[in-house]
Amino acid sequence: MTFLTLDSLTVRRGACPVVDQASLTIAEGECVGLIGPNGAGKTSLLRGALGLLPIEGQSSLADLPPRHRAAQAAWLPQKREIAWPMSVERVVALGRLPYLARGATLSAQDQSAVDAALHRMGLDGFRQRIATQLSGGEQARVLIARTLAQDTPLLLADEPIAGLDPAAQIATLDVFRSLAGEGRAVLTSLHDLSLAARYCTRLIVMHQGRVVADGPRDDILTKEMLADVFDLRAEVLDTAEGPIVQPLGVLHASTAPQTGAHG
Ligand SMILES: Nc1ncnc2c1ncn2[C@@H]1O[C@H](COP(=O)(O)OP(=O)(O)OP(=O)(O)O)[C@@H](O)[C@H]1O
Repeated sequence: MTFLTLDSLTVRRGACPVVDQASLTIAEGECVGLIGPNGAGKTSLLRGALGLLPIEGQSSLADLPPRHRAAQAAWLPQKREIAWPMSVERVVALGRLPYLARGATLSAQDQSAVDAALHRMGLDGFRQRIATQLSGGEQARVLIARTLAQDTPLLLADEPIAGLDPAAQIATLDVFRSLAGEGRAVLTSLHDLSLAARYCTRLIVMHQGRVVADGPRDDILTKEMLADVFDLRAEVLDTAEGPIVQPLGVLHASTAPQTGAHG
């Protein structure tokens, strides 16, 4: 079953297309990594797909009424801040809002979705903590748990492991992989190419607003792609756990932040 179809999706910021005619599908059982350098258009594609930005072309999600869309796809944005001093459990319970009538309290089914999400993100012991008093990485895990409590077929996540320690990064991607194994689907932007290779069933590469490659990791993670798209000199090392991408240098320093003093 297909959970998301984008057909010639274009997103403009001003006159300029920052996503240019992107077409893709995400199907049941897939954990798909969206990779590309800073500014490639990953966030714009995800937000456009959800109908959070004006689009040209088609997105199967953007076409849905808001409540149906919220039952179909959960969204983890890149900027993660918890604004209110609520308990962790209450923040996670916000994921159930699409299913609640106005003023209704959580049903047993809602509560069990909240409990499962807390457990999955290793937050059982944090339930009653005030969310704003947690560390940045802990807050990020709470917000991932909120998307899990939404219990949707599809999860769209924008750099979900940024700011997490290595164990939490791996644990989070383990959760994403298990969601795919349950017959859901995940589309997630990632900057860690080795983790993307290891955890994603498929990689989609964006460059300058365009989808330039889409396929299995072994076809995608080539030295040529890393040079052309990421401007990187890199080794791709095969290990028993999957490929490791080791960046060795920047090819054209003009595209990177500059080092050293200038007279
Ligand atoms: N509000 C905005 N107004 C104008 N241009 C914008 C705006 N937001 C993003 N852009 C531009 O759109 C392009 C794509 O940005 P986007 O955030 O989608 O990239 P990204 O691939 O998610 O990058 P990153 O990896 O840095 O998060 C960039 O060139 C960016 O400068």
